[in-house]
Amino acid sequence: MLSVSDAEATILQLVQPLDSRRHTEVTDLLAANGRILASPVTSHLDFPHWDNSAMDGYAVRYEDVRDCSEEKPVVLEIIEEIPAGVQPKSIIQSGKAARILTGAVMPDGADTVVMQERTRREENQVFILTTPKPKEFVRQQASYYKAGSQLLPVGIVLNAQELAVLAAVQCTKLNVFRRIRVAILSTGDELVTPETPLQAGQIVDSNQYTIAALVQQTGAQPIMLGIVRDDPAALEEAIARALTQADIIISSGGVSVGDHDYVEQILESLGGKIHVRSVAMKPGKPLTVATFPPSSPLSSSPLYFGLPGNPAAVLVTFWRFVQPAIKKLSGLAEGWEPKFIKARASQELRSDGKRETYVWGQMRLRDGIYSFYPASGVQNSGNLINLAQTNSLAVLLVGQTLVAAGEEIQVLIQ
Ligand SMILES: Nc1nc2c(c(=O)[nH]1)N[C@H]1C(S)=C(S)[C@@H](COP(=O)(O)OP(=O)(O)OC[C@H]3O[C@@H](n4cnc5c(N)ncnc54)[C@H](O)[C@@H]3O)O[C@H]1N2
Ligand code: MOO
Ligand SMILES: [Mg+2]
Repeated sequence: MLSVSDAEATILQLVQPLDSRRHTEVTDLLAANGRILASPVTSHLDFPHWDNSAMDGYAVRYEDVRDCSEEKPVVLEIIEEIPAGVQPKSIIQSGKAARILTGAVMPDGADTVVMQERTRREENQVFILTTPKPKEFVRQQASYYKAGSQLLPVGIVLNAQELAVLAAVQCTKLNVFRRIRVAILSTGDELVTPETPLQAGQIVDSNQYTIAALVQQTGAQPIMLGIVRDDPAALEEAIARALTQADIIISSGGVSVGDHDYVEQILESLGGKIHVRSVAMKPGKPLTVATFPPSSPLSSSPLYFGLPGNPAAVLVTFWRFVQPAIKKLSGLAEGWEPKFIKARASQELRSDGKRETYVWGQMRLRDGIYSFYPASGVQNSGNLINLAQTNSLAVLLVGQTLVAAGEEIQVLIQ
């Protein structure tokens, strides 16, 4: 039985990120939202493109207005009005000024903007009432970004902030990593689909939906293969097919020690190499992880996660191991590791201390302090009811049997 940290290290070492030269596709700007950039972006544009005014006021020569006040205003002749979007026509000589609006291009000869609240206008004259700072309220060309330097690196997620930059530099076609394909299958004779009336002894295959949603939330593409009976031949056929159509295959159920737990033996009969057979964690102990030789020279070798059937075990093992693996595989340059933050236990937490124990519940922020509230009801890995509205997992380490209320704990967040 591997420790959680050894299992995590083993799994993440198995993951080879997508190749930014081969596994990419081109998308439009908005379609790129949430995708991972596969080529670095630079621009031939300076930002700002030219010196422009940060205020509604007057463009002047600093030399003219370096010593003025309400009592001793400097009077300048207004020779041009420059709204935003217009190319200035005049050159500001000494004793002259231009009326300028926010965002408008600075006229040649001017180097400073006096905001209008610090002036008085009389027809075509402007009275400057306070001495400005040199170059005040001028947004200098290239002061934000110099044309040709790197703008966005490979391996970042493109969110609204990045799309703003990409739109501004007129980068309308983006090279992004293709989405990871994740095949999902559930094993068990007791399983039926949500639409099927339940007979005695049957339950709904809820894991299929949990995993598909988690895969989508992780930015990958779920391929839902449905339910496979507890029949070795059927399972072998389903897994063999899944191996040819996905980067990652996730099954749930059939990985423990029961008479109908066939997953492990089938993975081996299909040429899989088992790297993880069980982990000293609760829930999630029978987690099974295997790799397979590439199904063709072009495809990378698929990674197989055999999650335990218990619904809470599915959530915990996905959050703890599968999500970081998908993120690393997807081309993210960094930030694919699981995120733990310190929090206070809102009430006491207990464990038998034998396995690293994950308590599901809610992380809440109160007065700047994170507190963890365990889900009410039974913390049994077969209980999916109280998984609803959870957003985090508190961790009790091996040997840690009690966490007192108020004590600091590590909490895994999404
Ligand atoms: N004698 C022992 N029994 C068990 C052990 C053990 O070490 N010794 N391990 C226990 C632990 S820990 C876990 S976790 C479970 C996991 O076993 P499996 O991966 O083989 O899961 P199944 O037996 O197929 O199902 C377990 C449980 O979950 C329900 N299930 C299965 N698939 C789904 C699904 N798609 N959606 C919803 N619920 C599902 C299934 O009905 C069972 O109730 O083994 C323990 N046993
Ligand atoms: O590993 Mo399990 O503790 O029942 O999910
Ligand atoms: Mg079983």
